Amino acid sequence: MTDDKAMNLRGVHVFKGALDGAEQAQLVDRVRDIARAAPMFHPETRWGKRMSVKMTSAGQFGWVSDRRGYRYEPRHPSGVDWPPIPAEVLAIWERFGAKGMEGAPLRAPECCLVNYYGEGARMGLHQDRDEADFAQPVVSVSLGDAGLFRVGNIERGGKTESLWLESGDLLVLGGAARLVHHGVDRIRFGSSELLPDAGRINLTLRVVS
Ligand SMILES: O=C(O)CCC(=O)C(=O)O
Ligand SMILES: [Fe+2]
Repeated sequence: MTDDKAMNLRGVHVFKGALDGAEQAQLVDRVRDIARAAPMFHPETRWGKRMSVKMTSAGQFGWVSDRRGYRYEPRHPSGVDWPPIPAEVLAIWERFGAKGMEGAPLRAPECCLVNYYGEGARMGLHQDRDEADFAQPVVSVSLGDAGLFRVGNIERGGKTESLWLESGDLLVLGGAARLVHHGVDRIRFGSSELLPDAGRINLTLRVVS
């Protein structure tokens, strides 16, 4: 892990190439372990529309969405516990989480949300605001195909800026940028050879309670 290439996009800390190929491959194995214990699913929105991204989680809480709306839940929709957050993922939090803190001590992450973007999947502009403690950062890991990440403002609307996130890039939403709007417009399907069936995996680590 390296923070050699630190950049800042509207307060969002971006670490290009933070994970080398071996670290990325190891994380993909850990994601497979998570998906074996807690299978990926296409969440539905409150309005009955299926999200294009597939998801699962590790940790004490997982993020779910269905007709009742979106929220953190202590169990997978099937009723099984979410598997623990892998040690390799916790190490990333320990190393990079503090970059998004302004003084307060870094707590342990309680959720590792796993998003899988297949061909054509995207994620609309949103804020990560279902967590109780906004002093704690969100740390995001990109694996596989490149994704066009858009960053807006704390308030809705206004100008945005975009950046291609590639496999091994890390991002920290913290401090003044913790509640910035962000989303993924599209992925360059097949641009990476990390995943045998292509697509993009994104991990986000969050303190929930
Ligand atoms: O896939 C990404 O890079 C961002 C994911 C995201 O914003 C989220 O899961 O809340
Ligand atoms: Fe988000």
